[in-house]
Amino acid sequence: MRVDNAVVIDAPPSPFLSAAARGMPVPASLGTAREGETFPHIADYAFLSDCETNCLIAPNGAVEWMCIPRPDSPSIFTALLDRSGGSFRVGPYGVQVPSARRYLPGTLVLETTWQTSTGWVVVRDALIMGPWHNVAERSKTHRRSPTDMDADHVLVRSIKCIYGNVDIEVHVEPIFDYARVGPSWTYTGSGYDQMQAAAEGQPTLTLTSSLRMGKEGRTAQARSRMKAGDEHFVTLAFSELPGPQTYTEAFLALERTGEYWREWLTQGSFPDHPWRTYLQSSALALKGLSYAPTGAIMAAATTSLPETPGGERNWDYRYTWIRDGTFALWGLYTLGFDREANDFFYFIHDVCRDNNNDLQIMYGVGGERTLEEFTLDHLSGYFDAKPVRVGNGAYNQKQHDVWGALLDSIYLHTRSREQMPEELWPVVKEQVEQAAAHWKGPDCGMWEVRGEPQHFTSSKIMCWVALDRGARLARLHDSNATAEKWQVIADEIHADICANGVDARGVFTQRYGNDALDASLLLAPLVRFLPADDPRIRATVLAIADELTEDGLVLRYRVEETDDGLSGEEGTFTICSFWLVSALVEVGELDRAVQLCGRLLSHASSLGLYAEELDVKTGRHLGNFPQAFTHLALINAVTHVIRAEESTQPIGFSPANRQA
Ligand SMILES: OC[C@H]1O[C@H](O[C@H]2O[C@H](CO)[C@@H](O)[C@H](O)[C@H]2O)[C@H](O)[C@@H](O)[C@@H]1O
Repeated sequence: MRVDNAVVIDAPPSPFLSAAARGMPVPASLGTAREGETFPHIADYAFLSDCETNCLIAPNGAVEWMCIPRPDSPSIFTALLDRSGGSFRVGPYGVQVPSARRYLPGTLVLETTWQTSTGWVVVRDALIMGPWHNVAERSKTHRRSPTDMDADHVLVRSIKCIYGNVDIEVHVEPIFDYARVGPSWTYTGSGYDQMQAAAEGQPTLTLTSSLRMGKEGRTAQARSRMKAGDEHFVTLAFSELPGPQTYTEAFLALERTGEYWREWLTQGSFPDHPWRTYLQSSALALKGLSYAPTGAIMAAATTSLPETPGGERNWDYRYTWIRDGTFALWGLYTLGFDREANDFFYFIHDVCRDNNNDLQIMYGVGGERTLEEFTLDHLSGYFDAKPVRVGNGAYNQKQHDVWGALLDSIYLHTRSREQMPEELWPVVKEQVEQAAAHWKGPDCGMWEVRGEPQHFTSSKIMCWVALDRGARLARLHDSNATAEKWQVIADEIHADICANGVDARGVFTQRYGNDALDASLLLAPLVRFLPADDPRIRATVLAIADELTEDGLVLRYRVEETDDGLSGEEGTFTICSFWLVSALVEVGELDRAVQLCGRLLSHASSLGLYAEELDVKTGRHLGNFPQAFTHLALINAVTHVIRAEESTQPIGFSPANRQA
């Protein structure tokens, strides 16, 4: 069956306009910011990354979120979470809404085109990449092997007037430490072309421009009338590397960065299909969420973008979860990217080696184990959603799916390369034994509930995955006695789940002894717990599709049926909706899967990005952004649909069904 974009996908709403500007009422539940100010929609932010630092840029050209030197460091631009939190705008004076915005194809280089009443101007932005620069002295942060290209630690913004005259403005207001410490600006030379922002104990920022810059309080500003053909640049460097000093250097750095991303994307393989660009945007988002120095992969670039408008479900996702990271590898593998896996596995190897194989569910991107959670009460929060949290209290939770997620990922890696790095064998052994030792106990589940631990069915399924994949890996490792031992336990877990995790109508339930539904059970067919034609799998997928949805989109669980320790509603979880697409394909409901997939793709931001949740009433994205979970599930769902259309042989989410 051929899928026509124009037929299946509803036209997305105009990407640049706020709800009010689109003539839609701004939902009262979103509240209002200070008089006259408002926040952009979450999905209207652009995401830039150099695989070490990232930032979000609002449609009006303002960088409103940026943390340096690491993505989980305190922010220097925080307007995303408080309109007075500081930002860095480049754009025409007096015009806030651009004519068009896109990534240069195949890249994370942003191009924004502006029309004013007198002319047109084009701005290009990127966190630039350059040749590996720690040549004389080894890097202090990089633990993975040096690559050809590396982050330059510079945000480059080029400006070109292409028609008429345009008054351009640059406004740079960094406020260090999550908007708590204002900078002082000083010129570095005798001219107006370079200034530094500094404050005690904070990183130094170097602003360089072909425009004449002035200091006004804690901001650096420039304004100039550009005429057709004029070119300017502004760079913000945040390491000792100076960055481009001229327009030509800035231009070349942007070209080189575009080249880097296109070269990376070329390593993958993408089907010739109308949905190809969604796959490519998702691959770029996942790569942009990786942290090259250690191989970690972040769950999202932000903290505390709310899951409920104005609510308390606000979390810091700038960390690496074993579950999110290994699932992300599944997504990248599906598209033929496998190099990222090595780095992530060596990250896991490092954290296991350094901590006696005691695997936590999440870490800082540098492998930090303690992620103490606290609130930043001086920030208003996005549309007043308080509290703003940093750190994440889930770091020391017991979540029993972690071993299965890791083992499945290692198995996938091993199968695709026909070998497993020998150093990983002790990690495999220890993590399989952990699953064997703990599968009978209660845990917090993959949704990290903050209520009492429960016997979550999906956690036990993932323990089965750990033992099953462990046994397969042991066979590949010629450790046959170990394989047999683990297979016996896998069979025992399987039988226990089938006896206790299924309700009277044959549907897998959220937890033992309770009939609540849970979207995590969509993983059952995807990890090959049972074949897709098993009646219990079909019944579970259809029950979730019909009963755990709001207007067709999937909830993680019903908050009133689940003690998650929190109050308030939450939006539909987009990873779960994409899982449903894959699961529908598995159970043979291709038309339904195609329809849902097309609808979900129609919700992509204009730049192809997704947050964690969708509010079905408003179509707004909710939660942290861009979120790896959503993008990896999109890749799996779209690939499921395309392969099912092309053949009658749907692929599995995991490789277990693709054995030799
Ligand atoms: O629902 C409460 C929990 O919400 C967050 O967890 C969610 O995000 C994680 C990162 O993507 C993901 O691994 C998890 O499955 C999701 O439920 C938050 O991180 C938790 O602290 C919070 O308890």
